[in-house]
Amino acid sequence: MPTQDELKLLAAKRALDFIQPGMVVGLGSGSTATLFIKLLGEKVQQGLKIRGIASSEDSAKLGASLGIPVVGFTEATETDVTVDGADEVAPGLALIKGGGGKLLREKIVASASKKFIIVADSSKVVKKLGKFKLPIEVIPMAEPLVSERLRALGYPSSIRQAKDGSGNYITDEGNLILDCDPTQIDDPTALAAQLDTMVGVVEHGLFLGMADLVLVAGEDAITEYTPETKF
Ligand SMILES: O=C(CO)[C@H](O)[C@H](O)COP(=O)(O)O
Repeated sequence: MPTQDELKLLAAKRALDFIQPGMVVGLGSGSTATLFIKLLGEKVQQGLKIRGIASSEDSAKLGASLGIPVVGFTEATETDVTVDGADEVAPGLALIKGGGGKLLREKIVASASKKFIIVADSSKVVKKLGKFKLPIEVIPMAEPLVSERLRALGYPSSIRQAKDGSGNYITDEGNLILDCDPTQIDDPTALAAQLDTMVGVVEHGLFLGMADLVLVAGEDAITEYTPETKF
């Protein structure tokens, strides 16, 4: 039986099929997107001409180290294809992202993509979002206010800690992440609307109506999920 990492690699490999010479490619973040960037870097070293727009400092560094010309939105106003990972994928291709803390730039890059492709192993597919805690990026001085507002809505949250034990996790933009536990998200659109209007919230990890295609690697095959796919 393939391991989760092997499945992630299979999905990342399949995403290469969507890359054509001359494209601007959005570079996602997280372990599955990292596998894709490494595979893309190999192709660039073999002569493929593309440019990348990165969704995090980590992905920008990795891409550049592999010879991918990494540009910003001044040089290219959109990506032809963006390939990124996800923490949960639900019907309609509603996503939770931000497990790696990069959700703000990921959403910016996704919003400027002609085609937004998610690569994932089958453990990410769910019928309803919410088992994975929803990451919410907040301005540090507003954190106590946002935490209290979330609590009043019945959604407890905690400030994400850095893996190296150095204290609070700090995003690429210098903000905090609240990992919020709504338990089960019955109405992602309504929750997103509440969060969108909460002052102090910079962005949240609900990516709704953004993904065009999800490549899900399972034991036997890679399945292509579109917004119309029945789960
Ligand atoms: O949203 C993300 C980072 O902010 C990642 O894409 C998401 O957490 C999935 O990561 P992985 O591929 O490591 O499972």
